[in-house]
Amino acid sequence: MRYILKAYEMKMYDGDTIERIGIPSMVLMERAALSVIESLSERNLMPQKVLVVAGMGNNGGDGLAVGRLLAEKGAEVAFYMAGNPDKMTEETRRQLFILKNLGFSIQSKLELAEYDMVVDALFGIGLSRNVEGEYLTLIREMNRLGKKGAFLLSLDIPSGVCADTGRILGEAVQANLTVTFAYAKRGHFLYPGREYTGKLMVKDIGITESSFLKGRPGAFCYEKEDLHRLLPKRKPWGNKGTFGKVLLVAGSYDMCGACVLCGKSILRAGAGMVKIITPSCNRIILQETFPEAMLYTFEDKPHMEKVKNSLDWADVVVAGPGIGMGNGTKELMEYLLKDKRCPMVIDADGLNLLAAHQDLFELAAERGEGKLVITPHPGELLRLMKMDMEVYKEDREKLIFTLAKGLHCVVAAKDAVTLVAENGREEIYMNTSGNDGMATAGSGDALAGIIGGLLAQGMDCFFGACLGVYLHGLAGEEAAGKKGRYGMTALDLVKELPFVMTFYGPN
Ligand SMILES: NC(=O)C1=CN([C@@H]2O[C@H](COP(=O)(O)OP(=O)(O)OC[C@H]3O[C@@H](n4cnc5c(N)ncnc54)[C@H](O)[C@@H]3O)[C@@H](O)[C@H]2O)[C@@H](O)CC1
Ligand SMILES: [K+]
Repeated sequence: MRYILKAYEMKMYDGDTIERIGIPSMVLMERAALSVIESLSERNLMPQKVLVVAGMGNNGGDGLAVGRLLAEKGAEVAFYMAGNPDKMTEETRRQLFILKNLGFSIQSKLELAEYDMVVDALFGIGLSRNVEGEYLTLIREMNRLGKKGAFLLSLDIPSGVCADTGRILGEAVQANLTVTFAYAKRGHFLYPGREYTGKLMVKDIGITESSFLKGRPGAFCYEKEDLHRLLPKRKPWGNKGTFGKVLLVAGSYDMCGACVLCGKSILRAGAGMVKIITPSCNRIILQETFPEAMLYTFEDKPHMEKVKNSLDWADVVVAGPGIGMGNGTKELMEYLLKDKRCPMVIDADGLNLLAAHQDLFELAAERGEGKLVITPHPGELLRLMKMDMEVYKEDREKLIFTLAKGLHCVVAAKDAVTLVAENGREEIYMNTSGNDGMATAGSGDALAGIIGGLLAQGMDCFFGACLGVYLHGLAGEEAAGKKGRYGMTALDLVKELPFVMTFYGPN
């Protein structure tokens, strides 16, 4: 698990390390610069001819120190500084003083020579508004040098990327490598900033969790090493009931695939049994393609007595994929929601029904804490919130927390970076696994199934949803590795899930 910080959090922990713990800021800066040299040597990157473009803030100070250390290693280093020297920070002024004492000079005009590396130290996490004027020209110039073959190394964050949102404030450096200090920042992972970050390396510089006294970071992500401890432990003595029984309400007359993809994901995530409630037209195909599943199929509308029996049997309910909006689905959802005994995952048309019927929305909200996970994509999220895309773009996170509060639930909000929030919990999970190959039909059905399968094995709603999202992304990465991002399908992803869980997991 690692934290993903906003700029103010990083500044708070930075400040605490300097003021309360007592590590001087120049020590942190030197460690930051040394960590950059270490990162370069880890990647066998030792440039000969380097240009450092530094701003007046501490990011610029980092850049001057990195340039000095590269020169120590034999590189020919040119320095250029932009901005008003009156605004130079104390640490950067000190770095400049050191450089001058060592006989380096700062170019008064940017020399357009050939460089094999450009160190982007114009702005770090202190960028607070759109870049204009000379800054804009410099960012363009760095990108031009990059296109001509120079390696673009950004310190902390590519200049122009907003550290909190990943937005591009005017224009940004298109880095090959970003070395960031202490903790990753949100802008490294959120699009479009993620595309500008290139390869990300996070380096320790002496700022630790002991500086979290005034508040913990608001976001975290998982890493592969975490899977050992995160995956539900298998019980050697267990039987199929031990690993959980999932009732899947999915599919309709024109939609059978949702039953297959979601149902298979439930079992591949480790649940013991799955039973599917679906119209009888899906019966034969399910028996042929998914013999592991038990079925309750109905002709016109389901008999609630049969639904009740299935509900009594289940440990978890997954409802919604491909059910459509008509033909008794509202009554079915109402019946399922009223039975508050076990946790429920609602996806797809299940969410559209909640959005279309206020009474269903209220019933869902009445289930109470720890009893509901919803997995909306942006369209479903906005329908549930009765908002438009502009609001989503403006503050997606706020929207997700508002929805989690309104439904007293866990929201796994799907997008290129899926976020998971829970009512009453301040921190948000920010997913870092996956790729654009997963933007394919049925991928969402697979996610709902994976989460359902994890809940069936006893995981709690929030952590089950976070883990499900992470595993779904990892399985997507494996599928893309084998089939490529163009042609991989949701079923390819589902097939990779057991490998991901076994390879990185505890067994
Ligand atoms: N001791 C420390 O405080 C450490 C800081 N570190 C570095 O310090 C950086 C943060 O330093 P700062 O807070 O000085 O911030 P930056 O170095 O990111 O620069 C911010 C400066 O740019 C100005 N500015 C913001 N947006 C602008 C715009 N669009 N156009 C023109 N000027 C603009 C601000 O007013 C401020 O003067 C980190 O990213 C990291 O690289 C590291 O050295 C680690 C230790
Ligand atoms: K930078």
